[in-house]
Amino acid sequence: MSAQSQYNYNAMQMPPDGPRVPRRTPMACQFCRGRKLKCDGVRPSCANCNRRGFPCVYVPVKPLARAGENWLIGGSSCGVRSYFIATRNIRLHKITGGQLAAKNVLMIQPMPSFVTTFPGIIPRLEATGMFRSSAHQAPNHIIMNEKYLPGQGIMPHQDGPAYHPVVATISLGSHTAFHYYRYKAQDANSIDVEDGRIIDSTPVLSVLLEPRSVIITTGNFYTSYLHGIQELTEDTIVANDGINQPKFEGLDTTIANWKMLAGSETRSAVMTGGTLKRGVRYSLTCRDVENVANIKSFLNRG
Ligand SMILES: O=C(O)CCC(=O)C(=O)O
Ligand SMILES: [Fe+2]
Repeated sequence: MSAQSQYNYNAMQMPPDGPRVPRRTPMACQFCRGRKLKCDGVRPSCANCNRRGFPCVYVPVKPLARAGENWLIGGSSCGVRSYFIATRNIRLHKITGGQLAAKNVLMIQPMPSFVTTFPGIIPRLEATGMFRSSAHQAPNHIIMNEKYLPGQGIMPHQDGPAYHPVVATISLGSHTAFHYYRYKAQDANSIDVEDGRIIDSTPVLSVLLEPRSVIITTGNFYTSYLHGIQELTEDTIVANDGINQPKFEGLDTTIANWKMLAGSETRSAVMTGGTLKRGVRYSLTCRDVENVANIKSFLNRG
């Protein structure tokens, strides 16, 4: 089996704004579209990709609109920023769903309205179908990473067993370069040690995350691999030259989603090369915690 065929990777952009319209025919994945195959639309992997061991990628039509992004990070009285000011938190903050207690039980708390109402983060994620197999069919826990300044990143890590192995990461404010890594035997290229294990510094998969997009990580990519963001102020892209597909400078991994990019700047960078300066980025990490309790029933258990 090739290395690629072991991966179960899904990336997609946000479904369009507005009310959900029931779909009569399932959306076809990228592979089936390319080969003009009949796609059964099953998430996280359709039968055609599953049989071939290919990563199955669905790309719903439109990214989150700018109005939704502004509502979330633009300092409105109801948005994420006001929540941060209220809670005086600077960088990493669990914005909703409550705290994880012993044995990975989530002490559930109501979600703030900016994730349940406009711009509809929760309904949008439900509509992707990626949470269908999770306990609550939707995320019940969201972490806001507020915020990444240019030059900041996050070390390769795994999200761990507390959550159902599906995580949706929404990018707001700026693009970034997101990489998946694997553990390997120790040698000169090792970049880190975690629990005695060595992380290979060459990513197995690299993705250019655009603002207002979501990437959904599942399967082996959740359970076996690590993900991280390098500490860079800009990302230089070596263009697609008709033979080699676009790559981040210094890395030998194709930008896996280069054909799916929506923004003119990012598309031009992958086609002709260029440098994308990172701005201030916020991210929402949305997951489903299987075991939940509310504080009242927890105390009554006594
Ligand atoms: O900010 C991101 O895109 C990644 C955040 C992340 O990996 C996490 O919160 O576990
Ligand atoms: Fe993570």
